[in-house]
Amino acid sequence: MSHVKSALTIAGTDPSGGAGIQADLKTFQEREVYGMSVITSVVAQNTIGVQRVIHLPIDFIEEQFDAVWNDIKPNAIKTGMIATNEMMKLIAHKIKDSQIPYVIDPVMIAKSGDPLMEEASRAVIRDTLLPLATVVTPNVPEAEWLVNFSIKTIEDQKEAARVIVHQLGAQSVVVKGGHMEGEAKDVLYDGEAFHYFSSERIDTHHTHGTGCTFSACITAELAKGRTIKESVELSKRFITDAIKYSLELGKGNGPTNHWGYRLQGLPTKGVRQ
Ligand SMILES: Nc1ncnc2c1ncn2[C@@H]1O[C@H](COP(=O)(O)OP(=O)(O)O)[C@@H](O)[C@H]1O
Ligand SMILES: Cc1ncc(COP(=O)(O)O)c(N)n1
Repeated sequence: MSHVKSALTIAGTDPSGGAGIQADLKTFQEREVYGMSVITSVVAQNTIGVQRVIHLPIDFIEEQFDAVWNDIKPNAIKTGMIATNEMMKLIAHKIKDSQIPYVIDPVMIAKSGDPLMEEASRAVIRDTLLPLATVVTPNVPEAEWLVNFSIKTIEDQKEAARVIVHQLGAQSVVVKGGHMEGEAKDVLYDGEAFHYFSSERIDTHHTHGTGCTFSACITAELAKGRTIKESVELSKRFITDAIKYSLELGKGNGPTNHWGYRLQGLPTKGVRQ
């Protein structure tokens, strides 16, 4: 048995490198987990917005999945952008008996406002994939859609978390606080207890791919055998440093810095050359 831990991301691409598959693989690498990927959609996008999306044929998504699965079985899986019903149903079918941790980042709309999932597919992700999730990581707009009420306070984040676990069937959920006001407070609920992970709100527009990076980090830590709580705690630190030391690149919502946590303690100036 190999001691090397591996993780698989099933998602769309970001050729500008900050979100999607590219962000996931960079994060896996930083967390010393062997990264693998199955591409669902090829996206022409950058820090400014999404220019065009091409969905790969469903049988080819399946072939990519089988190529990985029949050779290197991952220790954990995550899904990001899954745009269509067909893709969701395929993935549900492929992973339902896998017995490994599964993290869902229910990507619906990019930071730029461009849709990354067909609106009609939202019910399908809720009904077919969520019940399989070890952890699901909605941002506030995604959580609002899943639970069908608006989220304005920490109590609302908690109520949404309860609904997502007890009514929608996820094992645990992190209702992220990036879209709230004030501190960035994420709420983890595992069906028994609430845990809160907070950071100061960093005043920056460099938030392209934060959700992808955060959920990829959780996946990597679960692959290494950490508990859900440990994985989320560590990932919150990872994403905070990635945002804090974000890179001076791009003309829009710039990328975060996947090696930011290594710079902890260094002055920010040192990385802004
Ligand atoms: N400005 C910010 N300052 C500090 N942390 C942030 C900020 N924006 C987002 N985060 C954190 O980044 C992660 C992703 O958050 P969020 O923006 O809610 O998700 P998404 O990228 O899916 O929209 C969460 O851990 C959140 O708390
Ligand atoms: C392929 C892909 N997946 C996910 C996101 C969301 O990232 P964000 O909302 O942080 O821009 C994205 N822009 N592209």
